[in-house]
Amino acid sequence: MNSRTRIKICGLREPAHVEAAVLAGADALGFVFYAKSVRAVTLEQASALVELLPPFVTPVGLFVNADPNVIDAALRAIPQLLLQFHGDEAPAECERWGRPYLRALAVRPETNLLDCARRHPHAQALLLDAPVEGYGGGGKVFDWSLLKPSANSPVVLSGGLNADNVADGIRRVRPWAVDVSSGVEQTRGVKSPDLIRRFCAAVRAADAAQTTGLPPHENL
Ligand SMILES: O=C(O)c1ccccc1N[C@@H]1O[C@H](COP(=O)(O)O)[C@@H](O)[C@H]1O
Repeated sequence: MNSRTRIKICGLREPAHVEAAVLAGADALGFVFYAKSVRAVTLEQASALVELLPPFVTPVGLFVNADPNVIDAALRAIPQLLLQFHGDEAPAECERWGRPYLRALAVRPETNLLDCARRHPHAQALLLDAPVEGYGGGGKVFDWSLLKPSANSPVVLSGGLNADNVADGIRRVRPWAVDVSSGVEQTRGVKSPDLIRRFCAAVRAADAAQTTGLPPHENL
């Protein structure tokens, strides 16, 4: 059993929101290096935000079919960056950095997770998202029943999560971590400290419920 589901909050752009996520107990914070996203940050912005992180909080750089020079520059500026590939990158493009990475994939009925895991032997985890236009960040939930629950599988559950549905996702999928962007925003692209706190509290309550055997809502 996974006693503590790790939390990644993605798409941060403001120091106040970084602070709120850290105080709420986030394990990883995502910075979007994808110019077409409403959550995009420059390398300078991301570097300044990463400087606010305390030890043991991991900065994650999200890339979508990025030019290798962009990734190279990000790694030079923020060497501790965990890479997240959220586009059509082939396994070799993910592996070439010799760095830990998350491989995002859109879950469809025909998706074969074992096959994806085999093609990404060095991925720290597969990050499971909903099929959406624009690669991700669409706030859409995919059909969780397509997955088999497994306490040991290092998957990151993502796609349309929020404080109201994350406990159900944890109970049904048993992911290593959960990842949220739209679900902790007051308006598209603008994070809400209150929603960040509520999301993290809901994850902790779901974990407690799994430990005690009580349904998640009993612990809220
Ligand atoms: O956040 C974005 O704008 C984004 C753009 C392109 C690819 C991925 C993106 N975000 C990631 O998408 C998933 C799901 O997000 P949501 O919670 O459904 O909004 C998550 O990993 C984001 O980091």
